[in-house]
Amino acid sequence: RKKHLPYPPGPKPMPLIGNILDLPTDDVPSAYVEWAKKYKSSILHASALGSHIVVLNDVEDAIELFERRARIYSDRPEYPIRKLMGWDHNFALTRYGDEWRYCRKITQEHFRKEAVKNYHDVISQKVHAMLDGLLQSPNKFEHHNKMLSVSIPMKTMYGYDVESINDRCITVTDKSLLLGSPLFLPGASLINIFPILAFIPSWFPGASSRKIAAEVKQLTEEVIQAPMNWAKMRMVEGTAVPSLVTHFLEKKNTIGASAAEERAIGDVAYTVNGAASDTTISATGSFLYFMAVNHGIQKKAQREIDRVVGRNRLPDFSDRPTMPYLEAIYREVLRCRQPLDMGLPHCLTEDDHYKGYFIPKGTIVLGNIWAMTHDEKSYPEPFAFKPERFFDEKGDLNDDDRILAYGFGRRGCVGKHVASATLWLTFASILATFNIEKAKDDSGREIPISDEYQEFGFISHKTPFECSITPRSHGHRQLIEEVNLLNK
Ligand code: HEM
Repeated sequence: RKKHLPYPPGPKPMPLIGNILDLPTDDVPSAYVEWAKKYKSSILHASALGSHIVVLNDVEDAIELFERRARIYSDRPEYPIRKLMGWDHNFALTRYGDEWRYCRKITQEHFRKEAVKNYHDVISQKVHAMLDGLLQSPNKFEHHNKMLSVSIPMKTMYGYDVESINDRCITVTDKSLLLGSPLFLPGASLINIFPILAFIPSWFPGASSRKIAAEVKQLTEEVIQAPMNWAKMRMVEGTAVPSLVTHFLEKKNTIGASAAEERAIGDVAYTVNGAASDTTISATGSFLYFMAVNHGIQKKAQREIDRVVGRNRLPDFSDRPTMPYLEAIYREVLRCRQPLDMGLPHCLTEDDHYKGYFIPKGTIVLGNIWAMTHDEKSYPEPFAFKPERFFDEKGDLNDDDRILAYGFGRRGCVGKHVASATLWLTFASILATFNIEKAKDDSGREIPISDEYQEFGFISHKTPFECSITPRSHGHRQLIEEVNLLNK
């Protein structure tokens, strides 16, 4: 009789089209917070054309459903366009099953907390190269941010050093995303929620979209295959450096591996590349923005770094436990602005009931991470950037160390320890060596920075802004130059 329970509250569906016209397409997370107020419920429901969506605005509900009931809440929705574009190779979007399990297991082994230490050298090298970039051309900070975020996965997955922002591995990926994202995400969210819309002719005009999808597929094949082939060549030449792919190829050469296993490794490397870069770009962009507009916080962090690290070396991973304020900045950046503010959609594989509501099999369940991290009860003054909120009365870092930005349960971010290490060292190294301020116009007046963000695909980015990034002293400049000479 559970089926007779009501769906969770939400707008009344219209005949046939259901709630299609009600669904927000702009500033989606805060629109669902408004729904929560209107329908007096943190769990919300909408439906159309036989599909259901449930939005969870409260962290307790997300933990109960995505984690305690992970067995049935760990699928992803089926997007008809995914295969046409070759994006079925991205295991972050793969249905919950053996194929996903195999890829997840490989990444989990490589990216578990202890194993991430193996990546510390590569991360440090690339962060130091970013500092050099900021020294040479500070106004191109977005380029340096992108180089950093792409070059770490390219090195750790294939052993490949990205030389410039115009490297073909970047331009081809960018082109496939630019062409593919609008097909995948019309109106930013509708197709995520109701995949069936992909078959509605007015939205999916057929020939031209299919033509674009075919082009995206070709580009995607190149994004997957070109670096794999490059790594194979280096193996043949005997010049390969350790990476996920070369490790696999060595195993293949010694004990053998099937074509399916090789394809899976290619898919894993491709997925990690995609999953690691834009998210890290978004978080580092937010960090630079928050530092530019919060002078006092920046100075406080620099005082901590000077006290712990001194001015004669750059920060390294061993400093992390001794710099609580920097840790709080890391937490606060990801609390204020999650790269994926609605996470990635989960999908329910069996009928369920929760808190007196019925949630049917096949429902797409979205965790509104932004709503959870802007809940006034847990985070007073939620819109203020305040690292101090992560300290207790005694002045110690509190135990609120679960970063909700990494999502939930079995589909939660498998790269969160790499992401954490990369972001922490980036924030520490930039603050140790540079001052970040608002840019000034010709008459010396500060140029204001808007607080706007824009969505690209699933990911939310700070809108472009100007800021001034200058070395803190001649000594800091020298530190950057010396470390990069050593890295060469
Ligand atoms: C600031 C950086 C990052 C953020 C905020 C982030 C966030 C997320 C989120 C929200 C999800 C979906 C979770 C869910 O469905 O509940 C996810 C999935 C994933 N992330 Fe990350 N991520 C980041 C960096 C990375 C990095 C560096 C890697 C790889 C080294 C990575 C690899 C993945 C993969 C493979 C998945 C798919 C997991 C699956 O479906 O089983 N991410 N991430």
